[in-house]
Amino acid sequence: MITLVDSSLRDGMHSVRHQFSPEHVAAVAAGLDRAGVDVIEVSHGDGVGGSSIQYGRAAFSDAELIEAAAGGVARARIAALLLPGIGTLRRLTEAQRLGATVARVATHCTEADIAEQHIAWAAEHGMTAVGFLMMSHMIDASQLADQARLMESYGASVVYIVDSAGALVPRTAAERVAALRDALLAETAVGFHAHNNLGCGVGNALAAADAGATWLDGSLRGLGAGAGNAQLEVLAAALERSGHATGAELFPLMDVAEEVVAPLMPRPQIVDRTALSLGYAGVYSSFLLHAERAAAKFDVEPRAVLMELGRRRIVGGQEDMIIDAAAELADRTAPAQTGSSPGA
Ligand SMILES: CC[C@H](O)CC(=O)C(=O)O
Ligand SMILES: [Mn+2]
Repeated sequence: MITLVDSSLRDGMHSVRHQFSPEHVAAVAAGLDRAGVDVIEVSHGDGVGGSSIQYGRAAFSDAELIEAAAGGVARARIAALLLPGIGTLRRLTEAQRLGATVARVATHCTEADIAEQHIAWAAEHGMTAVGFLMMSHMIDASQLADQARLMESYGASVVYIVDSAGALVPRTAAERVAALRDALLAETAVGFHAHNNLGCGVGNALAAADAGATWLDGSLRGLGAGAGNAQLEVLAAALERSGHATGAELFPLMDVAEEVVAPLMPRPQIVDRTALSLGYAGVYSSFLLHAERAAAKFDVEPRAVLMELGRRRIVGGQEDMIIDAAAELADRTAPAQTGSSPGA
């Protein structure tokens, strides 16, 4: 049985510049709950405590949003994402008090060790502790399995492969899931979080399920960073057709996607050339809007900025380097100043 996790109200926050209101959250959460989705993730796009100049200011606090989601559901569990260093235990305590029962603790894929305190706290305080290994395309399957084992040793009962850049394809996604499945205890679940930058979001999630992942993320209408996540209603239908049961009911899921989420979207989640460049270059999906802004400011191509970020292997938390890369590209492409006038 697959545990379906909706990220529209967290990853989707990147796409709406963290502007969802408690009313939006309550309406989406209620629709997901009616459709039988197991877990609903809510917070700033960069997790609790993410609202800042660096990551983007949210219109409402995480507390207001989590409370609204918890008030809108009868059976779904509410999840809060936390990145150690951005979110703190105080934020996690608050999220739990307001109704979150699942803690998703996210680190860069090579830095599981910074999650120990938060995963252990969540597990000890009765939350479902989930480890979230971001930018998982950057290391190979066996290195990823080592990092996953660390998270498990801290108390995580689920460990995720997070394809933050949407850079994996079905084969590389499945290899990573299989490695974690082999390395972890039978009672530890493996999760997969897809981005659709290479057009493989749903396909990767299906491949992950075939390889043994039982927690799968998606977003209604794909609402999420970059080209978006695996489109949840499509994923639910495709999982059912490929023989993986979910507790979700397809038509109510389609309805909340179409009637509640679609009208809230500033633009459709398509694989345009900028989003495709994220996947191709292996760049964090949430860098999309930052890179577009920096490119406009320095009059360079967003694609060129993203390719440069990929070359520099920039990771989450280094958003300031996006401006740096755009400025440097502008310098490189500016006509050389010779000091002499043409024809002199
Ligand atoms: C910074 C949080 C990030 O958006 C988490 C996530 O969804 C991902 O890495 O894909
Ligand atoms: Mn994501």
